[in-house]
This record gives sequence, structure tokens and C-alpha cells, in this order.
Amino acid sequence: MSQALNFFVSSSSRSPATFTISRPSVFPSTGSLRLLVKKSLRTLVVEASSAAASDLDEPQSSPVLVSENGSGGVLSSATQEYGRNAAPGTDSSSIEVDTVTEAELKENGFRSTRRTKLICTIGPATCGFEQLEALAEGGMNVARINMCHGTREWHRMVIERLRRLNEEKGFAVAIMMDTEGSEIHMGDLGGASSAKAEDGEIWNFTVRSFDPPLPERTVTVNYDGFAEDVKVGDELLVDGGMVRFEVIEKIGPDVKCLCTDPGLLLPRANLTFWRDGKLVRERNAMLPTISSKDWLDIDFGIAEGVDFIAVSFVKSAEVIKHLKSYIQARARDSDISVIAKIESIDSLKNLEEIIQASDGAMVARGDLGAQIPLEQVPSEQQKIVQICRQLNRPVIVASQLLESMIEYPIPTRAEVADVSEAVRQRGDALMLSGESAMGQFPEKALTVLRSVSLRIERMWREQKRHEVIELPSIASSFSDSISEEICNSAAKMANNLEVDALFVYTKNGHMASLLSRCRPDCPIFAFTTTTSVRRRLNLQWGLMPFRLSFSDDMESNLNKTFSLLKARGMIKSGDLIIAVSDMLQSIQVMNVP
Ligand SMILES: Nc1ncnc2c1ncn2[C@@H]1O[C@H](COP(=O)(O)OP(=O)(O)OP(=O)(O)O)[C@@H](O)[C@H]1O
Ligand SMILES: CC(=O)C(=O)O
Ligand SMILES: [K+]
Ligand SMILES: [Mg+2]
Repeated sequence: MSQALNFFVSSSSRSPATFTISRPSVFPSTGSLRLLVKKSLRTLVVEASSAAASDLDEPQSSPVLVSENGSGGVLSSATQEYGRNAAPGTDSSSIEVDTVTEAELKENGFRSTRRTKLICTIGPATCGFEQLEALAEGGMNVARINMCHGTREWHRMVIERLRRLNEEKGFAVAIMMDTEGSEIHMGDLGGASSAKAEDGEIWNFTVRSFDPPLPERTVTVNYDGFAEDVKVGDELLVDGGMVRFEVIEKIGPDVKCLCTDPGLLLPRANLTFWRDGKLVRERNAMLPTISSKDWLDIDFGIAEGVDFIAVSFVKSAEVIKHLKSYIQARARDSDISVIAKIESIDSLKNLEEIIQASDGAMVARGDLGAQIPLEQVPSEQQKIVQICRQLNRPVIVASQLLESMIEYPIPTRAEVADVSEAVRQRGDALMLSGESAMGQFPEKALTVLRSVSLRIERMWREQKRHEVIELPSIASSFSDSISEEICNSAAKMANNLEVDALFVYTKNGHMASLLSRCRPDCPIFAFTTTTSVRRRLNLQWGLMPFRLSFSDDMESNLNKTFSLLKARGMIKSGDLIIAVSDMLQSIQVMNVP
């Protein structure tokens, strides 16, 4: 059904607001739409009735949404159900928030909190408890583990430490696990941390396996068909061209290659081969996106309760749907989100379909840049970010954001410009890879992401440069349409009235993500009843997730929230807020008492 409630506020001042109804024609002439502003509480009461009310299984003229001080209305049966959904065993009088958010709110106030989320890949440089804690203190919202590297025991240890950090310190650091995928890569260099390939040297790329140490100038390849598939004259690119070889001879399982561009080989570096200037991918296109090893890693991720599984080298929407149904079957009440990594030519071909099927996407520029011309990467990034925004899927911009900081304590000017651009595009999250996994300055790199994000976000707010992006309706039901219109309107009202914060009470996070999609000027306080939803929301732009048990009575929820947040100095009397919830479809505007 396409009919939707559509209204907005035209006043831009904080003083007595004038409300204008846009496109009242969406309601048939027999219907009515009423907007009331209750001066005392500044509660916006929306009442609508429509000739299409029969679609709601209600007699004509029934209110679509009614809110009187946040209580009453036609949705009571749904809201009562809702009230019982508080997390078991949690103290109903407390609110869960991390110390960093708390400090940020106290020191800087609402306006200047960071909206762009930050992800750190965890590796040898950051796997200690204190190191993880320092990253969380530095603003890490999501920790990423890459199943390409390390043993399952190592990953289990990292997950256990992150969980302890969340429990002990009140953080909501979510965990994202990347699958290895079945693209071609080198082995682990027999345990060496790197190997130098010099110009003119002959190296042996082989599908044989060796007990360490490896013979000199030998690289193992993980793909059995490799020796068969390459041809003499092919170019072999390590990590998209960091090191380059030419195939000069094939001897059974061994492929002799001449180094033509010298450089450092890193363990498990990605390999692509090129023939006549084109990427060869016919054969590895036959390899499954999720290998048998990946399925075992996925089982591991489900058992360990990771929050996100990021699927490497996605080629089609089918694989995402398949994985999602597998997760559903394996873990009925788990809400693991599936993120599609866009890093191959095939994923670009089926982009919309893949993003639609996924719970989010990653612009994985590392491998993407090894498959398409580098100069094409920025425009693909922009396109992916835009599609994700339109389809309401969180999007991560990843790889080489601060690559030089693996070795140096400050970034290059070009890197800062790149980070700024990703922030300006309003992607949900920025990700560190080698910078945090094995670099020398993980915390400094995180600080750079944080300060650049804050700076650019503030600049854009001050200049009132809201980007012009059309947000098409994505609702699949009338009730979804109402939620969507409420969030679009609330975000617009928040900008026009210059409110201090949006509050959203949400069970599954959907209303929070709809608000985030609008990228409003003020931060969004997202209250949710479960810790897993709270962690999941930590990936999304502008959301400050809190865990709070709440009831079906919005008035009492608000009062409780106000007193809890005031007691901790996170809000103060007089702050102007707009509240929405997915149990009672209303928009309330009020000053904190
Ligand atoms: N668990 C780990 N153990 C050891 N080294 C790691 C680990 N995780 C990451 N690294 C190191 O950090 C580098 C960057 O990490 P990253 O996760 O981006 O891997 P990648 O190999 O570039 O693959 P991807 O394309 O999936 O990002 C890796 O090349 C590796 O050297
Ligand atoms: C992150 C990742 O997988 C890439 O950039 O290739
Ligand atoms: K990978
Ligand atoms: Mg990759």
C-alpha cells in the first residue's frame, strides 16, 4: 500500500511552533488530519482518519495514530505485549551506557558527539585486554576479526576479552567476523612476518605444502587449480599490485615467476592474475563464495554470538539469502546481521540486489582496487554509500584509510582528505585494517579517525549543508509506512526546531535505523531493551545506544529516562528533545523538566 501520512513542520524557530501540513491530499477528502500542539508539554498530537481506514481492519474514521501525552490509543494490545519484553534479569531501574558516551555527553554536550562509527580490525597489535580497552576508550564501536588470519583459539580469546570489556565497563562494542572467502591468496610465509621480493628475482609459486621453514623464495598458494590455471606470460599481482610478477615457466605444481615490481610480501596476501590487461576470473568464479572452511568459521561465529558476519567476495544476493536462512535455522533467537563485502567485479554487477538482501554493506576497497581500475574506486564508493542509505542499510568504508600509519605516527594529508570525504558522504562507519591489526600506532590511528569525523561533521552542520539525497519509501506495509513517515518528519522537525536530541524507544532497532537514515543534525538516543540490539545499533550513524527496560507507557518511560540521564549529568532541565517510539506511533516535542 502506498498511502502514507506525510506532514512536516515549517517553523525553524524554537518559540511557539507553527505547523504546516504538506500534501494533505494523501488523505481522501472524506478523511481528516489533525495536528495539535499542547503548549504545556509541547506534545505534538497527530490524529488522522481516512477513508482507506478499512485497510487497517478498523471501521471508518478510526484514528490511525493517536497520542495524548504519550498514552492511550488504538495500539494498546501491541504495546502491552511490548512492555513484557525487557531483558530478563536486568535491573529495571537502571540504564546501560558506556563511560565514553557518558563522559562525552557531560563534557561536550549533545551537539558535538561523534556521529560516524569506528571499526578496528583486531590483530597481534591490539589483542591484549588493555589494548582492547584503550581502543574502546578511544571510540571503537565495532571490533572486527578476520578469519583469514589467526587460529580459532586466538579469535575465541579476543571475543572473550571483548565480552568481558563490555560487561565490566559498560561498553557496547559489537563484534564483526569476516569470512575468509575462497579467493586466491598466498600462504602464511612459513611463519615469517614478511618477505622481501627484489626486482629480477625468480620466485616459486606452488600449490605444494611444506613443513616450515619454506625453501627460499617460495610462496604457497591456497588454490589447488592455480598451477593449472595460470599461463606463461600472465601477470601476477600481490595485494592489487604492491608486488608484481610475471609467469615465466610452469613445472607441475610449481609456477616460476619473475619479480617485475619489487616489494614486501605479507602473509596471506591476496593474489590476482591478469592476462592481456584483464583480470582472469573465469575459474575462480566457480569457487564458492562461502567455502567449507568458511562454514566452520560461521558455525564458530554463531556459537560465539558475534553480532555481524561480513561475507567476503560476495557475488550475488543468493549467497546472502542462503547464509541468512542458515543462521535463522541454526540460531533461532539470534539476530546476527549479515554484511555484504563489496570487493569484486561480480558484486558491482549485482549491487542493488545484494545490498537489498543484506543487513549492511562494506566498501572493501582493498580487494576492490585489485579488481577494478583504482580510479574507479572512489565513484563506486560513492554509489555504494548512496544505495545503502536509500535502502536503509548501514555502510562501512574500509581499507587504507590511514595506511601510512601502520608505520608512522601521523597520517598523510591525502589520507586525511580521504577520511574527510567518507565522513562527508555520511557513510555509517569507517574501518581500520592493518593500522589497528598489526600497525605501530593503533590508538593514534583511531584518534585521527575520531578527530577528523568530529571536525567534518561539525563543519557540515554549521554550514547547514544537508546533502540532497532522495530517500525513497522503503516500507513494505502500511504500519512500516507510518514508522517511516514519523521518522522522516521527526528528523526534519529536529533540524528545524534545532532540538538537542532525538529519543527513540525501539525494540528491534528499526525505528532507530530509520531516524539514522535521515542523518539529522542532533544525536539520536536509542533506547532498547536488549544488549544485543544495543550492540547492533552501535554500527549505525548518529545512534547512541542505551539499554533500558521500558513499559508501554511513554509518559513513564520518558520520566524515567529523564531522571536516570539527569542523575548522571547526561542531560539537563530545559534541553529540548523529540521522542518517537515503535510501540506508540507518535511524535512528542518537549523540554526536559
Ligand atoms: N588475527 C590476525 N593475526 C595476525 N595478523 C593479522 C590478524 N588480523 C589481521 N592481521 C594483519 O593485518 C593485516 C590487515 O588486516 P585485514 O583484516 O585488513 O586483512 P587482509 O589480509 O588485508 O584481508 P581483507 O581483504 O579481508 O581485509 C593483514 O594483512 C595481516 O597482516
Ligand atoms: C576489507 C577488505 O576485505 C578489503 O578491503 O579487501
Ligand atoms: K577476507
Ligand atoms: Mg578483502
